[in-house]
Amino acid sequence: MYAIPFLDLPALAQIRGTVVLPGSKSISNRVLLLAALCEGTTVVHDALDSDDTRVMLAALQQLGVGVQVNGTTVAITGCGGRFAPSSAAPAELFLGNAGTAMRPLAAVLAVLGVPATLSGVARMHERPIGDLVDALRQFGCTVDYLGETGYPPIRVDQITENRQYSISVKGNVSSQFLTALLMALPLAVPSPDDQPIELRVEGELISKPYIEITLNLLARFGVIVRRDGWSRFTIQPGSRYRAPEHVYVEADASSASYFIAAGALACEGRGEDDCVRIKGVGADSIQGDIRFVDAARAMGADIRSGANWLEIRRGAWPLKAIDLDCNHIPDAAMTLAVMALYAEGTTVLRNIASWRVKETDRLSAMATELRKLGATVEEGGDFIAITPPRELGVWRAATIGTYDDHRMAMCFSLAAFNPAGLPVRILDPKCVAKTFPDYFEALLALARPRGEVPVICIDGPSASGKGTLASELAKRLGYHYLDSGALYRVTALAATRAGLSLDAEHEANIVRLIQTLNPRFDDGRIWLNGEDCGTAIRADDMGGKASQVSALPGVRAALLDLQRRAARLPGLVADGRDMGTVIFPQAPLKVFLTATPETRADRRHKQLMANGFDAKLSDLLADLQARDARDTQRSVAPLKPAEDAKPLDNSQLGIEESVQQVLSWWLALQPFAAT
Ligand SMILES: Nc1ncnc2c1ncn2[C@@H]1O[C@H](COP(=O)(O)OP(=O)(O)O)[C@@H](O)[C@H]1O
Ligand SMILES: Nc1ccn([C@@H]2O[C@H](COP(=O)(O)OP(=O)(O)O)[C@@H](O)[C@H]2O)c(=O)n1
Repeated sequence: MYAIPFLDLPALAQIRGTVVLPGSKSISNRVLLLAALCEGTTVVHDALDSDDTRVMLAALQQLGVGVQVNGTTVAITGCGGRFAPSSAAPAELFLGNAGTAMRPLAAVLAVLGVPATLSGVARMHERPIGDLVDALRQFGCTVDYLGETGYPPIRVDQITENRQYSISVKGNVSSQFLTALLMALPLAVPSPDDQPIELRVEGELISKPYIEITLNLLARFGVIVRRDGWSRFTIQPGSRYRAPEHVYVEADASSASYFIAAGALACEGRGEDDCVRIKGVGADSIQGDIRFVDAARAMGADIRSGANWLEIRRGAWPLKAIDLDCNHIPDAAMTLAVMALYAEGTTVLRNIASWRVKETDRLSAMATELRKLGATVEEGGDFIAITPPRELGVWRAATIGTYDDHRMAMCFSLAAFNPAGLPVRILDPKCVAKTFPDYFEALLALARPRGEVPVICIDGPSASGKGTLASELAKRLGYHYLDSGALYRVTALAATRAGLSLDAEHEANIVRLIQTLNPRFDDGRIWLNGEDCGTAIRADDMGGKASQVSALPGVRAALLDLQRRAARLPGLVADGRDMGTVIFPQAPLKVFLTATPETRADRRHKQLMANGFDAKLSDLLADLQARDARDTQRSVAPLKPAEDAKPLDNSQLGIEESVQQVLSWWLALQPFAAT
């Protein structure tokens, strides 16, 4: 996950490969709650691990439900409808911005009469819940508003006897209200002698496919609800949730929409593998958003499907504009809005008023951000009409606001395929954690850049602070980090262990040895054939040895490819001696970092002592000067600034000041308008 203020996506050209999507949010949260309402244990497989499922699990634990998480497998030991919070005081449940937790939990607790308060983030307190509360009150539930009437936070309390068995609920704001009632009311009629409960839907029911998911899952847990059209539902007496032991969560069909769209935009080529393959969701899905496939086909996508897989290629190009009632796919319809940027003509998406009460006002957010890219957008009460930028020159490199809305962030990543070859800046990319924490990683693993992957080079002498600066820059920009010195250190370590002296006589043997090495870098650790060798390569004699092997031309050639392959999306920060001169001569920013030898020796001394190595300052200074001399005088790739490198002497600068300096140079090179 990119927990950084913004992520710059370079212009993308192509996409192909296989993606395994995380579990569906709607199914995960419904299943977790239903399992909690059963007697006994249900093992939920392939559950989504995201912000919204975490708040659900935390709430269930607070209510005394057994929860055991092991990756994407969650074992829930239910309470059979008798929650047992750990304290006698009303449970205080914080539900973030998860509508799929707030609405059903409110209904279940109210119907069971469990005293509790339910709150969330500020946006959750702007999302309506009044229609659900009105329906619950008809059933004798006690629900009070703690803030504004009609919105969370709310308090539920013991149920009264004053209940009706025919309840009406409005269907035109959010289908989650009906879902919540359908999940909660069976708890009130466990005996065959109870009365049936009739639920009447007033007005047109929106997002019907989500109700189908609910009914489908209720049946999986042993409760059959009678449905008469979409306006009347009957909860039968004798309803009891029964643990199905194992439940498999389908991959998220809404998340699939971004990869379907990407395939339709940028998966060319006719080879069998020239496609985007999605595993875990397909034609047999119970999720309404699978109907996005039809809409994408109508726009021109070439899609094949099986029971639980999809394969997408570019079909018609440019895409075809559509005019579509999107009531049945409210979430995935957002993806169509961004596909519209690549269509000929104006695309109109209708019947999407529910966008206004989601994570943000999605209608207005979508219009605002599409316009930043150069599109012409008309925004109505319940529709949006999008006309793409009329020519290449109208496209803009935009800074996209994401409104703490995962779908805004995921949708607008698709703008990186723009024909103008412009990068896209996504603000607050971590908002995707709501449903797909590794979304950008998954997309970037399959996508190819239109040009070169952006690279920042930091070269300079030993202990000038290259590694510190480069790794910090990488962290702030969400880029990969290449510590090229570590490769020479690993080579020196392996050659020394193999008993090879580090000179020209043994060059061929060292080169052969390199072919067998398989160094792996992850999370700041360095693995060599399964051994964590991070400490061994930092021993104080290893710098000098690395410097010796690095002077051998064969060694440098053998390590070239490995270094170039480190340039992966979304970008790379590389530190070393010849990053700017030899390895990445095309890099848009090269920094030559220096500090006085005394400053550097002093820094290295402190660093070694802090890491438990014993070292004498005067020896270090001498070693460092010897290394400077060897590194600058060797015949291949000597240490010297690239012609276009920016010099930075950080003798008098702290780490943060150095980072800020280079960041400001980098940001000044980007084309983003200050929007
Ligand atoms: N600008 C700076 N000011 C003070 N100390 C620094 C600065 N940059 C790096 N250091 C410290 O100097 C030491 C050497 O830095 P390092 O990044 O390992 O250098 P290099 O990769 O150039 O050999 C580290 O302990 C680091 O914390
Ligand atoms: N791109 C690079 C990186 C390191 N090296 C060599 O490898 C040695 C160790 O590199 P390093 O970056 O880990 O060294 P320090 O600067 O941290 O001391 C350097 O002294 C260089 O001789 C190189 O030749 N080319």
